[in-house]
Amino acid sequence: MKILVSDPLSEEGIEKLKESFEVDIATGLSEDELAQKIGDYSALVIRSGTNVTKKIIDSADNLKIIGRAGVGVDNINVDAATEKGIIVVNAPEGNMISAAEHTIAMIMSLSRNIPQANMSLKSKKWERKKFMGVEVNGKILGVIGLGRIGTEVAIRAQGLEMRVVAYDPYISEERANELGVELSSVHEIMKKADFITVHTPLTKETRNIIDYEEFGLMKNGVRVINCARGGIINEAALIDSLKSGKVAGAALDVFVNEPPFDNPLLEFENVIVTPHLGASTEEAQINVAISIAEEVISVLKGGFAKNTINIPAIKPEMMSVLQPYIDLGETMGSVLGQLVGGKHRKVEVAYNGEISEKDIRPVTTAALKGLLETVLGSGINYVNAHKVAKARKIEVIESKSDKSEEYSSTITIRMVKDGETRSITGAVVGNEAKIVNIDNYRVDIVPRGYMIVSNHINRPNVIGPCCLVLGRNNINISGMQVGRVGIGEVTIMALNVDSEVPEPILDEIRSIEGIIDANLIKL
Ligand SMILES: NC(=O)C1=CN([C@@H]2O[C@H](COP(=O)(O)OP(=O)(O)OC[C@H]3O[C@@H](n4cnc5c(N)ncnc54)[C@H](O)[C@@H]3O)[C@@H](O)[C@H]2O)C=CC1
Ligand SMILES: O=C(O)C(=O)COP(=O)(O)O
Repeated sequence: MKILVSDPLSEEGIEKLKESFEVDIATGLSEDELAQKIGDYSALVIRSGTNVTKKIIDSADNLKIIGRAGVGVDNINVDAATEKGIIVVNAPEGNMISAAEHTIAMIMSLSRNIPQANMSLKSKKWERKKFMGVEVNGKILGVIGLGRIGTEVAIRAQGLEMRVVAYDPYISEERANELGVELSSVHEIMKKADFITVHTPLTKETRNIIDYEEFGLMKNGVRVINCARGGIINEAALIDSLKSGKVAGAALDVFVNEPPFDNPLLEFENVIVTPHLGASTEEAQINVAISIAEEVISVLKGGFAKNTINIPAIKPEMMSVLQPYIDLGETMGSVLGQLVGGKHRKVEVAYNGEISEKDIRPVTTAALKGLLETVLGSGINYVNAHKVAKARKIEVIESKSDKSEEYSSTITIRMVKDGETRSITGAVVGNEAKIVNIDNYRVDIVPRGYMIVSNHINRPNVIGPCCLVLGRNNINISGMQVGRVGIGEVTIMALNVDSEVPEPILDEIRSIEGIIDANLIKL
């Protein structure tokens, strides 16, 4: 397996990747060049310089993971990656301090005109009056987006004796109180703040969150900072407000188009710009490179990643608890899928007992993967299972109950097909996965290898002939379970067999009197 690094990555990360895999480095590739190359690689590592478009993803037939050595994934077509089953991971923590420090540097540069004064003196001018500044002490800083970086900015700004007012619909009052930050609406912040800084991702909701209307509400002499993403502040509206004099200054590290050589914002003397340097410190680059290298290696070696964008992330300590259930869920999904076949419209995964208290989303994903794989083949994985189900209009329901009768935890998958509900229940006993119920028949099966699952009438001379057919064909039976019901009733039989059972032999079993159906399950 080979890894392609298509943006500058710190040496520490590259060395780490090379310990496990072959690594190629090719920066500055065009979309076409990358689309041509990508088919050879299992992993792609990028920063903000590579746009991973649908065209590139369409050509990425061997790609398992896209690793973003940084935070923003707006340069990756995550939907296309998900559809193709490619995991997208980022490194959200490694550069947050650097980005926050850069924001504070921008605030200070704006308030004291440091870049302009520096240029002026270097061109042999002594313009003390022109570069009169303002203090930040006692001023109101409006923060839009109080996530990792917004929080670090708020903490540092408070150290500078600024008052922080923030808008973030996903942050609780309690958290804001802890930080000593007042929560407010965007419009209230626009009216109050002396400095406004944005720290959200670029999404449909945040694009142009600061637009003409918002600039209209701002105080005269306001200063705005964007070290998050170009497009969160409408650049045209900012230009208007700079021209009218409403905005006294802006500090921008990011732009709608980068590099922004044709951007008129570069012409304003009171606009300070840096070339997307928020994460460009030695420390941040080592942090993100090592983090992303670890994630890529883990995924390529068949493990999980911590910071997944397109599948629910699982904390490592939770992983050891969930792993046996993830394996069980996938196996059960596969067994039920092989028993029932395709064309189902509804899948319910029910969790009973202790497991119901955990974050069981990965188990449901695994169950769905196991189920869909039986019909759709190996193109299904943890990343695209839900998306594929949705595209096929299969409704997926999770339900939880803390009650479980015989086992500390059970998982039940129910499927409705042609109006009939089929089900399978499994449990983890010790470290062993077991199927304990199929279609309401109690069983005790260790699901592995090849199994024959059949329905028959509970009466003499049915099971014996079935075993004889297998014996005659030299197929060894290593386990047998029959559901307990009264004589003459329909029951289930599950046989673990040591080798594949060809279709003619299955047909022979199906033709035995009393056998209703028989399916071979391969795990
Ligand atoms: N200039 C640079 O070099 C760097 C830029 N960044 C960018 O900084 C931004 C923030 O990064 P982090 O703090 O790590 O992300 P984060 O995910 O920790 O925080 C983002 C916050 O924005 C909030 N948010 C989402 N939608 C919102 C909305 N509609 N209105 C208000 N708040 C909303 C979220 O609730 C979250 O609290 C990202 O755009 C990232 O790409 C990050 C690192 C370096
Ligand atoms: O982490 C982020 O979101 C950044 O914007 C940093 O970008 P970079 O990795 O320096 O190209």
